[in-house]
Amino acid sequence: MKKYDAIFLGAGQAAPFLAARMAAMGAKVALIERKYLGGTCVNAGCMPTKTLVACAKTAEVARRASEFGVSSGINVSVDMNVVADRAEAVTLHARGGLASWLNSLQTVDIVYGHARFIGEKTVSVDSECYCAPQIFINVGARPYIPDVPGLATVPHLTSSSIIALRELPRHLIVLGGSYIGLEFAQMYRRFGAEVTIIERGPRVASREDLDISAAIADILRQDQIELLLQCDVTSIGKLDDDILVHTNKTTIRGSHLLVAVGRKPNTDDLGLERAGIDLDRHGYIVVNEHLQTSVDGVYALGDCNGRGAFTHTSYNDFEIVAANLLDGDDRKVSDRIVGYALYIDPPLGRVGLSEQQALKAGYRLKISRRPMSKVGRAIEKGEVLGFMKLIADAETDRILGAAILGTGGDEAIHSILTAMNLQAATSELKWAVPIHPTVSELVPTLIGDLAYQEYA
Ligand SMILES: Cc1cc2nc3c(=O)[nH]c(=O)nc-3n(C[C@H](O)[C@H](O)[C@H](O)COP(=O)(O)OP(=O)(O)OC[C@H]3O[C@@H](n4cnc5c(N)ncnc54)[C@H](O)[C@@H]3O)c2cc1C
Ligand SMILES: NC(=O)c1ccc[n+]([C@@H]2O[C@H](COP(=O)([O-])OP(=O)(O)OC[C@H]3O[C@@H](n4cnc5c(N)ncnc54)[C@H](O)[C@@H]3O)[C@@H](O)[C@H]2O)c1
Repeated sequence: MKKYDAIFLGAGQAAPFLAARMAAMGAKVALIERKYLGGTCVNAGCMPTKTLVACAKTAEVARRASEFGVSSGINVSVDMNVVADRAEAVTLHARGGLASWLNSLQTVDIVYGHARFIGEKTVSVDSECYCAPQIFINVGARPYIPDVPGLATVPHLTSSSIIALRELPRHLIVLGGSYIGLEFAQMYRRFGAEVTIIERGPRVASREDLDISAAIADILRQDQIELLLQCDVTSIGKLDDDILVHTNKTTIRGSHLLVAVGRKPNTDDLGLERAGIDLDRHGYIVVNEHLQTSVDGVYALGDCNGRGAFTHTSYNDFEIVAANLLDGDDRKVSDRIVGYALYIDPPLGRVGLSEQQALKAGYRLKISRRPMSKVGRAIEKGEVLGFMKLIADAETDRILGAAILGTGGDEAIHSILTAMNLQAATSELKWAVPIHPTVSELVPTLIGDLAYQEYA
């Protein structure tokens, strides 16, 4: 039995940073990782996918070059080997940096292997046992594969395996029209594949407001991506080398299939029952406001606790636990204002409540909208799709949430995110003098345009 002050299960976006903080304070810690340091973000998520999105954007810019008076040759073609190499290089660079930093820390032992609880404060990896008074679970999530008849018998891609694809699909069928499905769908369309999205629900990006979902659908259709909504997959089969997806409406024939219908927490093979750690009905580890599990001294951080599904929420989980355990602070997960981006082009930047969520929470709303076709910067760049939307509490005039679906939306949303964190009143914000020409410069205009929203 190896004894430590703290053990970390999984080296995602929270554990390495907390392990390093504790080690810097003299603690002896074990960081157990079954695959790659850095977890999903570095190896199969944000970093490689945003590298691929950059390749796809470059192809699009090249195709549109003549609109800007630039001649770029005749036909745009994409070398998928170079594309995959780029994504791999970005991942290897980030993983290598993390590995050399962690290896340089004196009291951090990195253990490679699958960890399982064998007792309340004891885990095993292969034949070795490790115990500590404090255990931090940061095991993340993996692609969920639905139980569709025939799916197991055909070759299919997930968000992890598609990153390394070195061929251009003739026709990519994407199952699921949410964050993962939409980013890959547009990217592959721009690489040159024919793309069909099959979504079970009535709209794409269904967590967003109706107007945002509709505008996203328009953007995708503009790229000639076929959207099949309210489409239930009944079975999947093969015809020669092709894949056939049979639905309640039609049958789609494609060369490749990407399954992007959600993610599943990596909690089913952790021996949590042996430690008495509670799970909810979706398999997420139940945590309180301080990210403590049902067992004293055991914490769950990142995607596996169901309180966030982003790299920055996982990292913020580290910040919350570190502040409370090491700095004598009292930080709660419910205090954070969540922002995120959907990296289609143009991107969607989001923060706080959507209109639907704000209404459900009982607020009276003031809303303002502005199409990107009325944003100077967007016009100058020739990227006028999308719109901006601001939602405020009609009683207090404080901002409840915002969406910027448009060029630079992933960056411009931060001015609103910062204002919300400062709890600034809209009356103060409208006096800010923004830089021209930017997308952000329209934020004071949006504030000035806030108007009561009446609902029938
Ligand atoms: C395609 C894709 C694109 C994404 N894009 C974005 C984006 O642009 N922005 C964003 O914010 N988020 C994005 N995300 C989400 C983001 O990647 C995750 O929210 C984030 O990585 C979660 O981090 P985590 O710390 O919870 O766990 P993870 O990063 O998933 O790490 C968990 C680690 O635990 C290890 N592990 C699991 N079980 C065990 C075990 N029993 N023993 C030992 N080790 C174990 C795993 O191997 C893994 O390394 C994307 C996700 C995907 C799939
Ligand atoms: N830009 C980002 O920050 C980013 C990018 C990618 C992923 N992520 C994270 O990854 C998580 C998972 O994303 P996701 O897109 O896989 O899942 P999701 O849970 O957001 O959406 C799954 C979609 O698949 C549909 N669906 C489910 N079963 C289906 C079926 N049988 N046939 C057709 N459609 C079906 C659902 O209706 C839904 O629209 C997100 O919650 C997000 O936090 C973030």
